[in-house]
Amino acid sequence: MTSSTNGAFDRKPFIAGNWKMNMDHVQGITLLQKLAWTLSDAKHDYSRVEVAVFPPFTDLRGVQTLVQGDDLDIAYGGQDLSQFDSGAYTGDISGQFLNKLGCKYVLVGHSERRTIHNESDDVLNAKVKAAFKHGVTPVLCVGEGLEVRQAGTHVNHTLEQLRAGVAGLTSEQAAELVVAYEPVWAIGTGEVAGPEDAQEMCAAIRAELASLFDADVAAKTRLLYGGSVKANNAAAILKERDVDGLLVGGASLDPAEFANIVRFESHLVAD
Ligand SMILES: O=C(CO)COP(=O)(O)O
Repeated sequence: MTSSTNGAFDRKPFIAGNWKMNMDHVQGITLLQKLAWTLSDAKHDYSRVEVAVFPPFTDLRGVQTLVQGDDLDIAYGGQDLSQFDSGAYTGDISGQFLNKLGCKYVLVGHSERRTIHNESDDVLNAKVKAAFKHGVTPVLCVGEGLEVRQAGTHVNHTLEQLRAGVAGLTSEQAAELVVAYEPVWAIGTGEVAGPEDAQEMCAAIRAELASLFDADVAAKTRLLYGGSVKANNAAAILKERDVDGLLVGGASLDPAEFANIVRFESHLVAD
């Protein structure tokens, strides 16, 4: 066992909550406090399963203060960053600002950014590089919409997004990167890709990383699944070999439900 595993998993499982545009900074503190209390009551072992939240930008300072003040072992990050360092980019947030706020991670290319904000693969590649430049680990989101899934070209489609997103990265960066597979048709719809769908794509992503970089890199990169994850389906998805964690939307707004997802190991049923 190495420090990057928990013994049962090839990579340390990573459970992340994407709050999206929910929770103002006061609500956000309450949510995080409740989550921390629930996990502490359940004696959650953070060395086995890493926990992170992605609040709105306006919550981050309060989250930082709480995490530092209460010495919480919960990581946090931004939901987006600019590809630029600073300057005349009204409304944008630099990776440097996120780093200064103690963000360990940042989401890049969430499907809601790709569709609502028309973020292109080139822009997202620049954002991935900007995150690394500023010492923040990007969580690159990829995944297909319903039409692509129905046409059966979902693997190619998603791997194209992956290749574009990781272009020009060093092997070290690729090993540190987190990739989240989020089929758009399963986000906020109650439709969950089955564990075998999540595994199919995560295995394809890992194989692609092995061919773009090498097998050692691919063995280190953590791959998450996201899309209508709840406490009652988390364990089954995480049993899949190439799925290392979950990116949770709606269910991360309920501290009890999210804590149960974090504690998925207690729901694992032996084969
Ligand atoms: O988009 C997601 C996480 O980033 C998934 O959202 P839901 O869990 O609400 O489907």
